[in-house]
Amino acid sequence: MTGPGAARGGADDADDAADSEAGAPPVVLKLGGSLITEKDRPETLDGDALDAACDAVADALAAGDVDRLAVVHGGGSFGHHHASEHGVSTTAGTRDADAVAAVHGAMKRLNAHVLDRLRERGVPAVPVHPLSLAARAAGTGGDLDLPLGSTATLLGEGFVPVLHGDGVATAGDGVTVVSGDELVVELAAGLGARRVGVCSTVPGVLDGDGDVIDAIDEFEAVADALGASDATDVSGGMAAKVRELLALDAPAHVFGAEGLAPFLRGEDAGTRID
Ligand SMILES: Nc1ncnc2c1ncn2[C@@H]1O[C@H](COP(=O)(O)OP(=O)(O)OP(=O)(O)O)[C@@H](O)[C@H]1O
Ligand SMILES: C=C(C)CCOP(=O)(O)O
Repeated sequence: MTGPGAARGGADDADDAADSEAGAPPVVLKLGGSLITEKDRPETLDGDALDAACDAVADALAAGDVDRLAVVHGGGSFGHHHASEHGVSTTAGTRDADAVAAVHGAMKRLNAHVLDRLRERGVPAVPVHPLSLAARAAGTGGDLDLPLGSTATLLGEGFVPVLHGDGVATAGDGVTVVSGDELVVELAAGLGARRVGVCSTVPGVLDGDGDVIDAIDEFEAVADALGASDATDVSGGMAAKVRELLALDAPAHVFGAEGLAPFLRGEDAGTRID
């Protein structure tokens, strides 16, 4: 596979861009920070896991199993470590520009690793940085505004946009954290995603006995089994993930590394949430 420029010369007027956006519904995939980094060691990649995930993505695109794909990755030991050090979370903001630079800088470093490894495999991956695009309304859990024009147009032009958890301008609070899970929900709803996949270190959402729950359609039924993350995590771990995915129209799956290739082939993997 080569870059998208081989297929199209690039849109140079608004009609072209609009045509490009009106394509097949994309698949939205989150690569969890706990999968692609060593979450307990600051700014440490799990290179083998990232390679395996990038192989699966490249293979699925090359085989035509997935036509349009938007990728989001989490923070792992890059974003969460700095956010926690500066006391910033999805609800606690900062007005310290150095803190914002630390969190955003770490996420851009992780994003660069993800992009490099995807592009090495022929995936036309390009960055979309939420801090430059998004805003959160005032109040705890304030609505997230994520303009999707750039992502939709990139998809239409044959690219694979790669977003990431990041800092986000927040009315009345400075800058808070936007999690990759929130971005997945915004992308899936705004782009009319076909399917949503969340790939993490666990094989699915686990019940009280540690077994994978096949399907979840209401939060209360599984609330007791859902904890936060094992590692430093400022955005709520598995409980927040399930809550957000339940709000989607598109079917979502939560799975581990072994579920990624089947998910991308269109099969069920891990826990189905709808
Ligand atoms: N019932 C549960 N089933 C599965 N995982 C659970 C459950 N309760 C808590 N967890 C925790 O949730 C973690 C997955 O959420 P986490 O947010 O850490 O993953 P991630 O999305 O890969 O990371 P990041 O937020 O850095 O992107 C698991 O590693 C596990 O520790
Ligand atoms: C901590 C930061 C900046 C990113 C949070 O994104 P997540 O890992 O998807 O929860």
